[in-house]
Amino acid sequence: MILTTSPYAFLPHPPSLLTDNPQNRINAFGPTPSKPFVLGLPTGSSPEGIYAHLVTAYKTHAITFRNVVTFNMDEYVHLPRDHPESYHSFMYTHFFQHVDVDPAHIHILDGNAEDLEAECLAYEEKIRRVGGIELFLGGIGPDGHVAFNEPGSSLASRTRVKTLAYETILANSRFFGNDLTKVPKMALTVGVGTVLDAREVVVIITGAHKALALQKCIEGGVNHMWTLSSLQMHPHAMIVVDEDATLELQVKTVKYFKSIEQVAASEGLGQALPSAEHVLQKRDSVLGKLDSPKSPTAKPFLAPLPPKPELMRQVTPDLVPDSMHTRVEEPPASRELEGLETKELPLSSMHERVDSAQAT
Ligand SMILES: N[C@@H]1[C@@H](O)[C@H](O)[C@@H](COP(=O)(O)O)O[C@@H]1O
Repeated sequence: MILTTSPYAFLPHPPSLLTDNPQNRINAFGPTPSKPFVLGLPTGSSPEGIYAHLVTAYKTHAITFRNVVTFNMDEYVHLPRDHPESYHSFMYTHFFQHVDVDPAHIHILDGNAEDLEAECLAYEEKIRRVGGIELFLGGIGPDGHVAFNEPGSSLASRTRVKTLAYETILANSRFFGNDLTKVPKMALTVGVGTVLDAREVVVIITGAHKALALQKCIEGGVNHMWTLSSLQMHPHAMIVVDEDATLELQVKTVKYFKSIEQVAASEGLGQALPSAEHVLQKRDSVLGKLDSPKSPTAKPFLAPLPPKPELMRQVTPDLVPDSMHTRVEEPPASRELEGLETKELPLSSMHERVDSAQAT
């Protein structure tokens, strides 16, 4: 099932919808050396299928990564880069070594940098200089963290050093022989704000162990204790889930998302979300038409108002009958009133009036 903040959703959603997503986006974007496609990437078991698909697509010449620039979400602190569980190793094993991405285009935070803070600041700057991230793929932890933005992270956070929550250490201990002491306790991670800045975000959530996180993020409010909930503020986000991940959702929520997929399909809205790039192009074209003086849409929405008639403050003498002149000059009625008004009535005090009223 697909939960989306975009007005489009889809059914049926073949497994290929998710895996095709980055491929279609990159190909439709048509990246060039001067305008590369900037892709944000996650690690974890959730995106493994996507990487396998992209590798196959590359090997069958369905895609090239020559003009793709990548930024990974996170990396452990003080885990050697060549450790099999470092995110550097993960990315090379599952993806980079199989495709034609230029090593100079690959960005992964260095958890062994001498100055970790400087490393994080530089990372943000590199993203900014390349024009921002087009598509951020992501997964979540069972505590609802996106990248390593643990519960309590500022929703405006940027790339920084983060101490891992116990739940995350526990969840990731499976990669370290279930030995909690071997799991790094800190990581470098892009911030929630960094993720939200991407023009499009696609997150994969599978398994019953993430059902509570999904429920909090979808049915709860935007909350820093469930940092994925920040996606509610993103105009172009999609969450792809399996049946198990929906276990904590209300039946009506699941039905609603399924129904919008059905309606979208029956209305022929296609099989894929329009890309953020497509939306921007559309917006530019609409704005261009509005601004163009030749365009029919440039016509004012309402016809211009006719010029206001001058207010006639004085009666035109020629049009006023003689009798009226007389009235205007010496209105008899007002004279009578004048008499009444000038006729002084004795002013009795309030007390006197009250007394006389009581006496009667
Ligand atoms: N820091 C990463 C996250 O970026 C990732 O989303 C999560 C999910 O992992 P998995 O897909 O294996 O559940 O793992 C780690 O915690």
